[in-house]
Amino acid sequence: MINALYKDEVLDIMRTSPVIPVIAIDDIAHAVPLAKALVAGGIRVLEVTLRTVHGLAAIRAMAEQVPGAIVGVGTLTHPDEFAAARDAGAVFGVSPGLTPALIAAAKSSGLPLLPGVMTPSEVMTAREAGFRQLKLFPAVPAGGVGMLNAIAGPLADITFCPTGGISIDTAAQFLACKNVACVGGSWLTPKAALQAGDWAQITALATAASQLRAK
Ligand SMILES: O=C(O)C(=O)C[C@H](O)[C@H](O)COP(=O)(O)O
Repeated sequence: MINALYKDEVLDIMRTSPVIPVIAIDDIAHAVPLAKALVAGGIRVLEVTLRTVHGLAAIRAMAEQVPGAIVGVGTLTHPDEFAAARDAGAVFGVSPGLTPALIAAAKSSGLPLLPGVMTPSEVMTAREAGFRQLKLFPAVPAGGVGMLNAIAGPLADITFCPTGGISIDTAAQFLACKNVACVGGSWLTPKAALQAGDWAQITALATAASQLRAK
């Protein structure tokens, strides 16, 4: 069981703060000041996606240079990315979906994984593989709060991090669901603020996010 391997690491990470920012780094020089700005606002768990070429370098820079940051890797879609991200300093991983190859890579790398699911059958497949903490992705197109509440009946032992289409205005509705520990979103890192180096704005967005109700 992967849960046994990870113990409660993924759940602990999900409970650290109510929002996990989904980060895409277009300029490696942004990595450290961005992470510092988020941590200053009380958001310590950071998901750095592999959507851009700077993903692994950004993970390494944040993990080495930003005290208090809990840096993870996002957009894991290929098995060989697990060990590379772990070696760069990632302490958890997030994937938009789950495949047998990703399950094997999670096990062999030891990187705690929050896998993405979108349907009840996918939840059940992930649970059979040992995962009880899942990312509902894309959360709003998948049915949002209504979907989460409906799933809570038959699949009550699963805890979700819904991600995709959530904002500061809707996050509280998701966090009120009994099967939600945190939400993910890109709204804490607007591209315009990064390009302008407006770290104060990032800290303000993080502060507002960290004050949402945590569990
Ligand atoms: O890159 C990945 O691995 C993803 O899973 C996608 C992100 O989680 C969503 O893009 C975040 O959604 P928004 O907050 O609506 O922007």
